[in-house]
Amino acid sequence: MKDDRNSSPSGPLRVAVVGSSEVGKSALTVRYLTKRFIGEYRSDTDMLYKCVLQVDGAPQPVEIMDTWASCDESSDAHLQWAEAFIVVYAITDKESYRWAANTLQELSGRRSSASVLMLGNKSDLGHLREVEEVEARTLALTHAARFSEVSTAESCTTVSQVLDNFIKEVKAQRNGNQSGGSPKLRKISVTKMLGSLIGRNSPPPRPMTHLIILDKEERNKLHMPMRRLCRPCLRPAHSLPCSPHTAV
Ligand SMILES: Nc1nc2c(ncn2[C@@H]2O[C@H](COP(=O)(O)OP(=O)(O)OP(=O)(O)O)[C@@H](O)[C@H]2O)c(=O)[nH]1
Repeated sequence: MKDDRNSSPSGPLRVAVVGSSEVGKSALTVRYLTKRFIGEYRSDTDMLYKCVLQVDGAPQPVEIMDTWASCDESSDAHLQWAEAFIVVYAITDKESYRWAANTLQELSGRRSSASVLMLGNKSDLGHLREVEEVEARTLALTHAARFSEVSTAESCTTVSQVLDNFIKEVKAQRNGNQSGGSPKLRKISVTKMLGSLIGRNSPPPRPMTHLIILDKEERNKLHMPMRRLCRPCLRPAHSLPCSPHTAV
């Protein structure tokens, strides 16, 4: 049954990005929020991104948690925290598809009214494909989940469109309005520009309102440790020598 404690119309939409290791969860999340593709993104804990989106003509706070795949399935904390889930697998990795299938099953049983989007990532690697699109699409349909294949590496536009539409649907579902047909989502309010901190040859960054890496309160709720990040490159400060960047 759905936990409605985070579903207040005025509260942030909480979206968890889940999936097994190396499927591209971090790359996808950062691509969506900044338009950048970060090829090597080491992570060993969850990260929470807070931003404000323009949804149906109104600013909507959204929290996206890029989860860390540390075990064979999504944790209870993730399942309870979010009201919507993006379940990612890599089309080149059958094991990751099984992980995603198990998670869909779990969500159907325990969070049956949550919005779910199943994403087959790395579609640019078609020659290494291990998961057929029709099989995954059928599975998603069985669980009343949305489905898309994407290449986070190669198509920023597709990633943006698919996630924008999903978040729009999540909001509509929260408001009990499934009709859709509203104006396209747009990010608003630039108070932090990640791009200028990442690289001078990169394209302009996508605006974000806040980037917060699991504040203490959220961490406590999830019973997970805090970790330090290097603000410019968004990598764990303890795993890479980020000097002269400043760890936050
Ligand atoms: N070819 C290709 N590689 C991708 C794509 N998306 C991500 N990758 C690569 O896949 C690897 C894993 O990406 P991550 O974003 O770190 O994956 P993750 O799911 O967050 O991994 P964990 O932190 O272990 O849970 C990296 O080497 C990325 O460059 C894609 O669309 N195409």
